[in-house]
Order: sequence, then structure tokens, then C-alpha cells
Amino acid sequence: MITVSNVTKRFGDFVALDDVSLEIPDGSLTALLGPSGSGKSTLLRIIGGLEHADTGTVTIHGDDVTNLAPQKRGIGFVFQHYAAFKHMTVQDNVAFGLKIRKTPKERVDSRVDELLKIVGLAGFATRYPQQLSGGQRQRMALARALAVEPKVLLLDEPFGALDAKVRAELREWLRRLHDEVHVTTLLVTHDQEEAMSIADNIAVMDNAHIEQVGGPRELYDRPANQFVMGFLGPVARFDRTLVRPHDIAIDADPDSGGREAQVRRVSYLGFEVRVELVLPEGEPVFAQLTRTEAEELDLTAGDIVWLRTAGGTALAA
Ligand SMILES: Nc1ncnc2c1ncn2[C@@H]1O[C@H](COP(=O)(O)OP(=O)(O)OP(=O)(O)O)[C@@H](O)[C@H]1O
Repeated sequence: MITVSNVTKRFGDFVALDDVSLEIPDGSLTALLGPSGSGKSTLLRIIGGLEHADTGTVTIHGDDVTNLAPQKRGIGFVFQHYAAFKHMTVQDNVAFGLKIRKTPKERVDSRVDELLKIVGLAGFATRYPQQLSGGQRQRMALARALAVEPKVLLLDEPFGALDAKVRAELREWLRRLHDEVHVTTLLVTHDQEEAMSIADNIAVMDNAHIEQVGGPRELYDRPANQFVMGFLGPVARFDRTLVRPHDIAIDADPDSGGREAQVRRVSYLGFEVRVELVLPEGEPVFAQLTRTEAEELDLTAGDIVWLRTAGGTALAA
């Protein structure tokens, strides 16, 4: 377990972390999720020893590492822009940490082979980093970070510089890798879909604070506040509450007991259909239906319908 207790960090007058505490379970893949500037990277860097907290402590597996140098913490790092050694081949980059630890050559060779297989780069051992795609380079970075068998892996937006498709592939791949390797991993991301799809555990940050910690489903279904609700998924305002747009039911029958609304626009976005409506007072609402639901209702702009909330999550607006 990694424990962060009452950590505060200021840069001049600016408070980047305000009395933050967090527990990261052993073997978990935990995401630090939040908007730009919320303090995610600062927290990750403090856990890694790249930055010093003004107050508070960090322990890793029970050892107080608050004042320990980064290289003594048993941590592997991967950042968005990975600084590979350009003049070294992929296998030498991966072997680097082992060589400086004077690991015997046979051991280095077998470990590098094993790692390149794990990250799917077995055929790329003798290439140079600039001969790899961005996604392959980040996989090499992960192999390099894992080479020295760290207790903890710290990933700061590792796929942030890649295009959406490669990002989505690497996200799946990281999840599978984690299921195989089980090293306690902390992933910084501002992308809620990335966090929800791969993390066991998510700490949502805003404005130097952790707002809530929980599993993806728990956070989505039972957000502690409006910020968490809005950050994890779309939100519609209806009847003085905030609800998920897919929890708004649309009825064509005036006796359904709902509130009258007029359809403004219907957008078919593949499986999901987005319906923009307006209440008689002029207040806009939007709802999400499945394609089948939308086809049954056969909505077009101008139709009058009746809306009600159908269970799900609701917070007072
Ligand atoms: N070395 C520094 N000197 C001054 N201010 C800093 C420094 N490092 C970070 N900050 C400030 O602290 C705040 C938190 O930064 P941090 O990088 O932790 O945010 P983040 O949530 O990781 O955001 P991003 O996703 O944009 O990286 C930001 O407002 C940033 O400008």
C-alpha cells in the first residue's frame, strides 16, 4: 500500500495540494483523475520523490519514504514525453537500469527478451527509438520502467501525446499488462473514459483536493458532489435535480405523469441517440436514448412529449 497523509504543497503563494490524504492498495491500478491544474502531477511527483511536500508524509509498503531520494524508492516512471536514449537500441534502452545495477549479462539478456515480449516489441530489439511509432515508444518506456522490478509504477499521462485510436489500444493493453504483472500502478489522466475503462480505483481531484475515491461504477452511480458527477459523465438539469441524461424517460403519452416538453433536435450518434428538448418555461433539457427506444418513439423536432426521471443518480441542483 502507498499512503499519502496530509500532504500540502505550495509553489510561492499558490496551493497545488491542500492537505491531501490517499491510500493506494497493493497491486491496484489506481487513476488520479481531474482537470488540468488540479494537482495530479504534483501528487504523483511527490510520491515518486521528484518533488518535496511542504508538510505531510508518504509511505510505500509501510516504509516512510518522505525524505528518500527517488532512485531509492523502488519506483518506475513513465511520462507523456518519454526521454529515450536516442543513440541506444530498444534493447539497450530497456537494459539500461539493469546494467547500471551491475546485473550479470545473461540475466540482463533474458530479462530484456521477456520484457520485450510482454510489451509486444520482440521484433524491435535492435531498432532505435526514432524508428518506432509513438505508441511503440511508450511501450518501450514501460518495459524500461518495469525492467528493474519496481514496487510501484507511476505513469503521468503516458498516452497523452498519442492519437485517439492508439490511445484506446494502449489503454486496453495497459490493463492486460497490469493483470499479468500486478505491480501497484498510479496513472495520472484528465480523461474520464481512460480512468473508467482501466482503473480499479479512481481518485478524483479538483483544485488541490481529492473530491472522492472509489471504483468506476461507484463514482458514476454515487458521486459525492456535483463536480464528481459532472466530471465522470454527462449531466442534465431537470426538476431542480442533476441527473444522467440516460435516466430521463421520454413518453409520448400525456397520462404518463411526466412534465411536458417539446423536442428541439434529435441526433443519431450510432448506438446512442441524443434528444434536445425544451420545457414550457424555456429551460433546455437533454436526454439520451438507445437507438431502439428512439425508433419506438419516432421523435422529430416539434413533437410534444412527457419527461420523468427513471431512477438512477440524482443530486440537488
Ligand atoms: N514548479 C512549479 N512552479 C509553480 N507552479 C507549479 C509548479 N508545478 C506545478 N505548478 C502549478 O500547480 C498546479 C498543479 O499542477 P499539476 O501539474 O500538479 O496539475 P495537473 O492536475 O497534473 O495538471 P495537468 O493535467 O495540466 O498536468 C498548476 O496550477 C501548476 O501551474
